[in-house]
Amino acid sequence: MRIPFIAGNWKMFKTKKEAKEFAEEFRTLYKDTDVRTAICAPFTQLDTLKEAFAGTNIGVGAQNVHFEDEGAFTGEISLPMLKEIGVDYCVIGHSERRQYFNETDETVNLKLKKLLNESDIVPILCVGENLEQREAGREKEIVEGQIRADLAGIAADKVASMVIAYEPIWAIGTGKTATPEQAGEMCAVIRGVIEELYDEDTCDRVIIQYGGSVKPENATEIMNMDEIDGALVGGASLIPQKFMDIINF
Ligand SMILES: O=C[C@H](O)COP(=O)(O)O
Repeated sequence: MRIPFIAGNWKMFKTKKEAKEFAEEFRTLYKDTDVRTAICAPFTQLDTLKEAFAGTNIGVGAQNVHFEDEGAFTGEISLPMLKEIGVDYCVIGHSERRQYFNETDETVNLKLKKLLNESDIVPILCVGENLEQREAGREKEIVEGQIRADLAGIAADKVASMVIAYEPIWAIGTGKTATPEQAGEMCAVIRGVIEELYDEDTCDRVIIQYGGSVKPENATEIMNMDEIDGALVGGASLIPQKFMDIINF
């Protein structure tokens, strides 16, 4: 039985002061639920959120990690640095990193291996097609290819502990949500590839989220799809009440 998991991805939003204000308000709204939840924040806000959410079930996630422990990698953050803060999750391979920062399936694969082999930090692996690929009817081929390449050489028990987020690029921050059927169909495709690459047990255990313009108004119909276990929420996770309404879908 998979527990629903709703995570916020703040991207490059919120200063420390704004993160504290969010956390104070969110803590007053948050009631323990059967839904797992987390906020993936900019690096400089991770310790603030860890402190603010101490004693609650609200997880804290980073949005990237380097695959080396240390070195001359200006601007990067390593796994030991994240472990020191005690983060619970880490987004890997978000389409914005693939698009603007040259993230490739190869580096995504190295980062996943780093997290899974050397920490308890749960990766949230993002995959998804762009508009051109969707219009050409290539979405399944693109997403299947990403899953195969990103998970290459990763063992079944590790995959079973991960989260995969299907995020069609054309639905991110555009207000254009994939229909629940489109989202459910692609999450089923991902589960199918996992079953083919691994086994039924791994496929039953892996959590698959949908991300792309999720908001309180559409959360219920998205979460009601059988193959969708949760959501990765960008814009709507910046506002405590909206994020809480999504968690209470
Ligand atoms: O990681 C989150 C996604 O990119 C979705 O962002 P959005 O909810 O603002 O469309």
